[in-house]
Amino acid sequence: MTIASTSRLARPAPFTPKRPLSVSSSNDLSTPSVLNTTKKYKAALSSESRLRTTKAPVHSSLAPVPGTPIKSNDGSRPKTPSTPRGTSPAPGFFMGPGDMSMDVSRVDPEEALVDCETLEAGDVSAEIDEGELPIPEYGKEDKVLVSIRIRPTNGHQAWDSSVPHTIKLLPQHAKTALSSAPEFHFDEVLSGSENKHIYNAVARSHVCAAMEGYNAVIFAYGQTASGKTFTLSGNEDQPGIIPRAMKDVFSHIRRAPTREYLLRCSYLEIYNETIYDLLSPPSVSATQPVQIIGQGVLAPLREEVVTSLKGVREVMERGERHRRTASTDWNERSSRSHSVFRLVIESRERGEGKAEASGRQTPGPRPPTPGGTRLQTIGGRSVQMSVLSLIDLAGSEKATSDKERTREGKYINTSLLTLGSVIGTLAENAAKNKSDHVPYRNSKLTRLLQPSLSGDARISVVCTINPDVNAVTESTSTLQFASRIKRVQLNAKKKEVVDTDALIERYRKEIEELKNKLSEREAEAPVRNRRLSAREQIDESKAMKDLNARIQQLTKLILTSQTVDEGKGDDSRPASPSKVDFDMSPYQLQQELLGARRQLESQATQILSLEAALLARPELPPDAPETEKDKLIADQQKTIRELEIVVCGYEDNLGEPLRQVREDVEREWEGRLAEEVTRREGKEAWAAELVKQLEKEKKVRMTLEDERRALAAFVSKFDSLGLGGGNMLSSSKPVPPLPSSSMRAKPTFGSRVGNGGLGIVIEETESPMRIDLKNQPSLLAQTPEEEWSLMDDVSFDIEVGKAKVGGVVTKRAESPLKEVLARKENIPV
Ligand SMILES: Nc1ncnc2c1ncn2[C@@H]1O[C@H](COP(=O)(O)OP(=O)(O)OP(=O)(O)O)[C@@H](O)[C@H]1O
Repeated sequence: MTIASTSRLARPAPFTPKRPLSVSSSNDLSTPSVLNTTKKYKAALSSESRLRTTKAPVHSSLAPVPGTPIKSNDGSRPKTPSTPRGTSPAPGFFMGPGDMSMDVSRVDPEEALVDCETLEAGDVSAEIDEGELPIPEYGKEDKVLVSIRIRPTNGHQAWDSSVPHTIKLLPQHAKTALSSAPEFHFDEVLSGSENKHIYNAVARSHVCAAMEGYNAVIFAYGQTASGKTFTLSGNEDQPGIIPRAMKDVFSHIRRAPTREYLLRCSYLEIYNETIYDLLSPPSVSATQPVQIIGQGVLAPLREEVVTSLKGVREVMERGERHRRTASTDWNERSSRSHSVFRLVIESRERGEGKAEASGRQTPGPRPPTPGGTRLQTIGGRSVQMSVLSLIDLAGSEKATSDKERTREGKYINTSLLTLGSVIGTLAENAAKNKSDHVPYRNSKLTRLLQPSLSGDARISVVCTINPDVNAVTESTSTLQFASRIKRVQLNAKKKEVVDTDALIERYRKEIEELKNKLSEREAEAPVRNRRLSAREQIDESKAMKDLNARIQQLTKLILTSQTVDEGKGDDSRPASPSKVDFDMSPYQLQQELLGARRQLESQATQILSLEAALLARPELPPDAPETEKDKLIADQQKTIRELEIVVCGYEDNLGEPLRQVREDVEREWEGRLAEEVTRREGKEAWAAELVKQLEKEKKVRMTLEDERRALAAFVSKFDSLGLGGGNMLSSSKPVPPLPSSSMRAKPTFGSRVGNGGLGIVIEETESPMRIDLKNQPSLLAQTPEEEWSLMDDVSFDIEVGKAKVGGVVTKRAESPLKEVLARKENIPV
């Protein structure tokens, strides 16, 4: 189907099919909306909490301070109506086959466009339109906008926020009387229960930035029950940032009569380190968790096209029903997961049915292309694309009395800690101009936020704190996180997809004109040259050369643009390596790296050519008419814009992914190297220990050898004195084996032989002393070298001090054997 005329009068025609398509479009504001039927944008309330929210006014429904769990009256903890994913979906909960048309993969984006004429009155924020509030400038800085929201408390306040932009701990609550009470400064320090001024102060500038083509992220951080969900989602009386932002989106569309928009939503949660799609049926999302397959690219993720505020609400309501909340010791409806609501905004200038003129056909429904644009660039109209992410983080918390909640709490705390360390590293890098490795990959939350935290988005953080005295530690930690994130450097750029067809057409035209000029000049050259001086002739030939160079440059540019165009596939943007799967093998990663480098070179050439083209632009004489000057300025601005887009594309598509690939390869090899070093060190230590043991063994054996000789001498002397029996001298008994490792476990003789002992006992009848010791081989020679290694320790048992000789007990206190062995066994001589 082709796009019909988009002129104002004929406008309704192309978009008439849109309303019936929309599951959400309605003029009927009296229809109870999601906001009208539930207090919060969370899962359906349990009966107890519904009772509580309807009876209690907003101010009195404050949750108790974490750290001081207030149990219910009967002493038991509050009931835990945990909300597992959509076990009993409400009627109409899933889209029927007819409604499925709003799933982005089944919708022709060109038919679901929204613009100022198709908006309904109820879609637009009356507050903003009537009030004409100025948009704060915060979002335009390259810093994170950090605000603190202090929730009301029924207890004693520990913080003073009377000075604007400042929050200070009251001195009496400082850790010690000596330490000074901490004081923090932020962009905003807000309090109270009104959500309107919170939205205007912390979110509005970022929503506007998203509508202008910048990625924007708004998230709430803080301890459990400090008011994150209240700030983001709010309730019926006080709609929070998300509903107000959605209204603002439609207000913005109404204020931009020259543009048309395609809006698509997705909603996901990170629960226990798994990402679930809150918009797909629970059975599907449970079995197919969402994967992060590249720089912020998520799949499978259901995206739904929305054309009205009611549509957005319905999508959110459906997602909220799937979200996991449960009652904890501190919050009756605590978020057990981090939730991310994403609105992808695509827009382009409204045109007058140029689709046919450019030869492009509206392609009809296309397969989902995660991360890519769905609008077509038509007839010179480039497509601007941005993502607005609204994130409600789960709150940090202490262990609770419930096992399941504690397990969830561990995951929550770990991912928040990782977020803290990522922010810490980014802040350090920014402060010290370093590029230390940022541990994005340590949690799903930080991986998801990676593109934004690396500077690709404008970020606003609302840190919620409970000012109660019992929550001072948690609040201080939140404020420290807020201070760190304030130092993170951002560098968000507009995302625009150039209509390469139009660009090429422009280049072709210019080439034609230049060629005509060149041939005219060449034809006139013979006549003209006769009139010109030598110097003028040189100038003339230089001008002709320049013309030629410009033609060549443009020809090259056409080629480059076409190459980029061919590689772009369905995404209508330069083929980008941003869909690199970083879990690939090092070889595959290297291949990716190579491919990316090639593309980098091609884009670098394109940049050079554009720069050269910019420089080669003819200068206008000072007296040229204003209209010509304006035309030249407009032309140059267009070229500058194109140049910026190419540079942007180069940075976005290649800079970061390239760095990522290199980092991943390096990290993998560094890991392997470290493992190898550790293994080697272990082996070296083992070898050193072995050598030490061997030395020890050697020493013991040498001592024993000395001892054996002394003993032999002693026995012969003993015998020569005629104290031993003659028959004993020439004992024909088999020579008992000398101690060796194998003998240690095998007793040989004598009552004291045992347990690996030497077993030397001088007995009248069977004493081994009677053997011919002189002829015994050396102990050192007896044990082969390799056996030493088997002797982990030499432990000899010996009966020293007494020797029974012919029934007479002889004292042998001065025996060197005793001395040596006593030393070995560490017993006093
Ligand atoms: N500024 C505020 N004004 C009035 N009520 C508030 C405010 N902030 C929080 N509350 C109330 O306090 C309770 C807890 O708030 P909320 O659920 O928003 O906390 P949370 O930080 O999202 O907690 P968790 O991390 O456990 O999900 C709710 O009943 C909420 O209405």
